[in-house]
Amino acid sequence: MVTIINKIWSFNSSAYNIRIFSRRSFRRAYGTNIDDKSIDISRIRNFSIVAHVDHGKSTLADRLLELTGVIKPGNETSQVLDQLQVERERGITVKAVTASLNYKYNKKDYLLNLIDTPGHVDFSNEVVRSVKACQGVIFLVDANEGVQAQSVAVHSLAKRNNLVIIPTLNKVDLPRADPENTKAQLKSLFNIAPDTVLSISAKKGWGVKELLEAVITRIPPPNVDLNEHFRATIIDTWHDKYRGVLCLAYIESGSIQVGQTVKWRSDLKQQTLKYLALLRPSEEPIEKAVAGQVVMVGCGPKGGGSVGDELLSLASAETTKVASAPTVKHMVYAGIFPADQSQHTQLSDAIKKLALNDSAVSVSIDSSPALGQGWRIGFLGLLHLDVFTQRLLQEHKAEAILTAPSVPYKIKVMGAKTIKQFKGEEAIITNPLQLPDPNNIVEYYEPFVIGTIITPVEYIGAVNTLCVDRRGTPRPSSAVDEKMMMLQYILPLSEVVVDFHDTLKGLTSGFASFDYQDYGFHPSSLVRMDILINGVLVDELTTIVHTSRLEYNARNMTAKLKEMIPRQMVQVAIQAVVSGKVYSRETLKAYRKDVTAKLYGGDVTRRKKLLKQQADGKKKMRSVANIKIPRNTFIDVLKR
Ligand SMILES: Nc1nc2c(ncn2[C@@H]2O[C@H](COP(=O)(O)OP(=O)(O)OP(=O)(O)O)[C@@H](O)[C@H]2O)c(=O)[nH]1
Repeated sequence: MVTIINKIWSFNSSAYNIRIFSRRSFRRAYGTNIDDKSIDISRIRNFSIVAHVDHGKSTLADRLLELTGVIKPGNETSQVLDQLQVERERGITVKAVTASLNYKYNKKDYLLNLIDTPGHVDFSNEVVRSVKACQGVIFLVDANEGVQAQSVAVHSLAKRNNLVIIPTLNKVDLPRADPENTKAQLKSLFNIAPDTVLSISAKKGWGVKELLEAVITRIPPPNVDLNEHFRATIIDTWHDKYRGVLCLAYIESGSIQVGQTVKWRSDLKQQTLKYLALLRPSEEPIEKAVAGQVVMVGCGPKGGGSVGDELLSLASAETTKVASAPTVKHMVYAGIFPADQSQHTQLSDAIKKLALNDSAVSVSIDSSPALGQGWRIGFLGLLHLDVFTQRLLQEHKAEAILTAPSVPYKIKVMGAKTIKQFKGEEAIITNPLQLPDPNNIVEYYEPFVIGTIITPVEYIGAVNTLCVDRRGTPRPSSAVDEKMMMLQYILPLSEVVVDFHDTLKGLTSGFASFDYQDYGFHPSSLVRMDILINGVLVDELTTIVHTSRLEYNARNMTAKLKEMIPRQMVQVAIQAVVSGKVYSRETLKAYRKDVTAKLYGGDVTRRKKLLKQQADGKKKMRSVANIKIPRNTFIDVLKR
């Protein structure tokens, strides 16, 4: 089984090929002495590159690696930091990756920790985590496309975290690039002074040296204290076959050495620090690290570590356990089931390992009469879901069946104590099957988002129609420049997650960009819609529907089921029902499929083979009221 870590290792040097980093070479790396606690923090810079998707972050990272001698120049398209197969295939960054770079400026050695972050909204938690270890960001904007929806989001993230922002225009080599207009956009939207904006071509390497020097001169060193007790925050984790959990840690105070006993903040468990390395981005073992650095740490095969947890020195005064789980709000949930129940253990193992590397997912046990034992997984969005399943297959060789995604809802219940699964008055429902009797529900709440759309002015009408159709409420809009508008809508998440982005792109010939941020749960008129097959309730097909969509969804669902369920020996009635009232009904006429019809003569073995195939096929069916329904129906029917 190829694990994720094998992927990382194929790049991060080999587990068997660790070069012991001597004190001398450490000194050479820093130009300082490691023993005197005087590693010059004033010469450390932790920074990240943030931008809208495809504005050139990974390409710029490559140029920075070249400039600092990590890779050889000349390969314009290497994208060294995009290590995962899925990243290379899709051309997107999914994981934030770190590279510690050395650079000489004004005859002094600097240690620059670069964190390459994903651009897509579904991976924004990776961006949020990376900026926690940074003091500044390179805010990259494509001079050809101008400011896009996600530029707005990452800029406000950097502002919220009080980071120094280095505004930078990229792709100025393109003939249609319009740096002056893009600078004017930056001024009007973010009040960025045009004379502070740098211009580069990451592809050609133009202006990259000046940018790297701006990182040194404009971004402050980390504000940390070497003399305090050791404390480090975990910003990423992954699994190594031989060395257990490895973590990327930002040292907030003090210093740490290999062999030192440390404790985890989450459970106060004591462990010995076994691995300590710089990621350049290939691993370079070191003996000691100090406050301000971003390093890889590991406590051996039985070692712990999860994102958001803290590693502390024993002397630290912390004696209380603290939950380490970072608050991630999941936007969509889907069931994941093994293609065959015999693969349950393998899939379980793969999900565990992948979830360690992708801390944004939430995993809980799920089961379904049709699909067997499986998991309900929370994701940040549909691309995240897609990438997760692709990584399961590519990195863990685990094939999974995925149910249609749904968003979480909140309900307020009456007599909570009498309903088994409810502890309090309010509950988050991640699976429609968790809904109690509607008579017990006092109020339904639906998750909403604030959607930001940047679109050419000629498409405003079409965008507005789309948003209103998706139950959106407009907020004040603002002009980006003469040709582009920034529109904002409050939208129900359920209307956004499935195909909003694609529809928007289609309507605007690909020119509009979209990003969203959480707007919390708000009361909504929702109902639970059940599907009955010959009068019997099919649990897996229960959905939560907005009342304005009820008639449409009921008709759509029954019509689709009629198409998907094979005709049977008896007539099949398919009904969509809400609180006992039938909203739509379809009837499937009786029919018997004779699989041996095409056979002439008496070839017994052939006839037996066909009947066996038919019987095997039936095993993959879920039987409801003696009606056989193919497993795929449960997945396909819920797709839009
Ligand atoms: N002409 C030109 N193309 C560039 C430049 N910088 C990046 N590109 C191209 O733009 C595309 C996107 O670049 P990436 O570096 O993958 O962008 P990214 O921001 O890392 O993308 P995500 O990881 O998906 O967010 C690639 O085809 C690059 O070759 C540039 O300065 N000039």
